[in-house]
Amino acid sequence: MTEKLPPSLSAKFKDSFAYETIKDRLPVILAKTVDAVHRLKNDIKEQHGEAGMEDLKSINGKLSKLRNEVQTDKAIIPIHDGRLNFEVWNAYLEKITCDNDGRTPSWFQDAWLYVECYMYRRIQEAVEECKVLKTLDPFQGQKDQALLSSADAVSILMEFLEGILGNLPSMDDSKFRPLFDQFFELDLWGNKCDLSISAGHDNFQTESPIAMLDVFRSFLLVDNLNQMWDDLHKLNKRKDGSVRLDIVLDNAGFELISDMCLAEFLLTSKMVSEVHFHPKRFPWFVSDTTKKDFIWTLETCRTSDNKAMADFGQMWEERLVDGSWIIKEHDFWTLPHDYHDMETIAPDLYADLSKSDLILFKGDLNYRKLVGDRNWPHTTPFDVALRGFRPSALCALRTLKADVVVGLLEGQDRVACKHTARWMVTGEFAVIQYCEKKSQ
Ligand SMILES: O=P(O)(O)OC[C@H]1O[C@](O)(CO)[C@@H](O)[C@@H]1O
Ligand SMILES: [Mn+2]
Repeated sequence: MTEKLPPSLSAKFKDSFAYETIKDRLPVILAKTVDAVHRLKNDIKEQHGEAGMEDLKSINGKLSKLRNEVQTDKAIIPIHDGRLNFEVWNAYLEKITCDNDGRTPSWFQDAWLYVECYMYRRIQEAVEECKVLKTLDPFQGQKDQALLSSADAVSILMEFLEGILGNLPSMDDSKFRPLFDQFFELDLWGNKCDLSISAGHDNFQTESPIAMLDVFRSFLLVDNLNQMWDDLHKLNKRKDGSVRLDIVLDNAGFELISDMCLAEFLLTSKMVSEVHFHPKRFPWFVSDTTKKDFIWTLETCRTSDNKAMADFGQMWEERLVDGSWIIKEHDFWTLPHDYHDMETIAPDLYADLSKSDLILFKGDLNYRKLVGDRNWPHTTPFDVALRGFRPSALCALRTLKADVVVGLLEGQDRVACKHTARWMVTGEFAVIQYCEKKSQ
């Protein structure tokens, strides 16, 4: 018997955020990307000469064509760069065509999650097909700027962490627990800062992140920190020092720094013994972290004039060498599949994540993929929406930027809606949703 599931979010629903995104936000992102690439003209000419200029023209031509395809609801076409799992993408396209009784999917008619992921794959295709600009990241400038512009918030957070670090290993639970909550909350609210929600407009962390926590707390719709604390605490006592944390990263800039600070906090306090970070294999949803962004962030910290930033930059580079931090790339994170499909599409990744003690999923897109980007009733239990995806204990730290949410109490949505009708998409509201490890 096939499972009866709610429909996928899609731009075919005209009053949805999917419609607004495909109609307005994606074309703006594409236009801004063309602009950003164009502004690299002089540097590219200097570095690569005429071949670079040819590539630049070719990228921008392809992005402009793509923009037109989005705006005119063209049919989705296969990926032909011969790289980066192009055959998986094309098989996915065929499968949807088949599910549609032979109708090729298009931007406004089919699943939002699929077509939006596909747009970033097409941007990458334009880059892959270059002769000399194959490694260009069209969002690099925006991401780097996002970190530099949030320098004040970054230094406040790092100075705060540096100030308590020495006391952490011997701190008793009554003092430690409030800090545990604070570092998780800081990491959660770091997710307000992505560049695609603002269609590439600045969205940097400029306030003191610690001072903001009290204000933000009333916008937390689900807070499962207690359960997570209990489980991690038990594990920590039981496992004699060996506890693995995985962080499925989201955005570079302030959010990545808040991920790194949380990782440091948990390592120094010996709640965990190793942290595996999962960045994206290629530029994704404008602000998502690639391995290159991760390394650049550490280097930028290490060479900063701010003492705390420089100290942590150096310490974290050493963590990559001693293995307490591990960066793991996997193609699955830049495929269009939701996480219910991971076990079939990427069994190696699923098996690896099963060795983790706790997996943190950062941000909105990860949440959409966890719950399959479907129009679930808001009171659907989180574990029901996961549809069996449970490689280990997992926790979503997500500010709401898309019109899907589960796990709410009856009536919570109505209260939030009174605050703002757009409560699901502004990034003001958030959830910390935890699901324990499946018993064997
Ligand atoms: O960086 P995040 O938190 O995953 O957000 C990504 C953004 O892209 C979207 O997934 C779609 O545009 C939104 O839901 C969200 O605004
Ligand atoms: Mn993102």
